[in-house]
Amino acid sequence: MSKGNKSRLVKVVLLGDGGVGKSSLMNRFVSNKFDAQLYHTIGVEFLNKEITVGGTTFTLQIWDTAGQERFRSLRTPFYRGADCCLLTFAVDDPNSFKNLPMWKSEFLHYADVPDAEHFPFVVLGNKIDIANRRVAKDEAATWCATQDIPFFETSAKDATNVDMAFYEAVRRIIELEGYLDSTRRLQSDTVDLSKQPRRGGCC
Ligand SMILES: Nc1nc2c(ncn2[C@@H]2O[C@H](COP(=O)(O)OP(=O)(O)OP(=O)(O)O)[C@@H](O)[C@H]2O)c(=O)[nH]1
Repeated sequence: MSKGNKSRLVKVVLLGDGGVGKSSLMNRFVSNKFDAQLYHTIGVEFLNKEITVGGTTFTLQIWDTAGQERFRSLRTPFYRGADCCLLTFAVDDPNSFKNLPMWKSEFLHYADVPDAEHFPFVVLGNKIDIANRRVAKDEAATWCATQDIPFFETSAKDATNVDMAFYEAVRRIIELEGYLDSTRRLQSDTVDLSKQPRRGGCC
């Protein structure tokens, strides 16, 4: 995360199977628009949006990646430097849900983050406006709980929970920063007893 005078730039990467609605979620969040006839993304695209969380202004740089397998080598170089990753599936597509662990691993492998255990992810179960959903909310929520990842059911089509999910991404980034700060403070406060001058004893 880079710190500027006016706003802080944070990089958010959207991952998930082809067709789950990543581009649509980004367009809904950034431009408040929905297109029912979107083409598959080729490679990656990004858009910026400024938001304020906890009195701080953030510029979210949202990277929308191509979910289709054949674009893997085009998307993975863009994972580096990410501050948060949004793992996306569609509630009418069980395979896209089953693939979440694969997406998480792929991200961690190529992003090369310093602390994989605490890296902020958010899961989005998209297309909840569709009547015949095939992934139960409980099932997805349970997996997310085991991973300690916040979960939102969204619809890019009717805008349900889309803002909430992106704001949560920023909150998770802030949380991680606080955790890392306190860990660093703890480490610098730790006294190395082996290097302390000896006290007492005989002259
Ligand atoms: N009903 C419904 N359709 C959606 C929703 N979000 C996206 N779609 C539709 O699903 C299709 C795929 O959406 P995209 O946003 O292109 O999906 P993507 O994940 O970016 O796909 P790739 O670029 O192939 O990775 C499009 O026809 C969208 O209009 C949603 O919330 N509800």
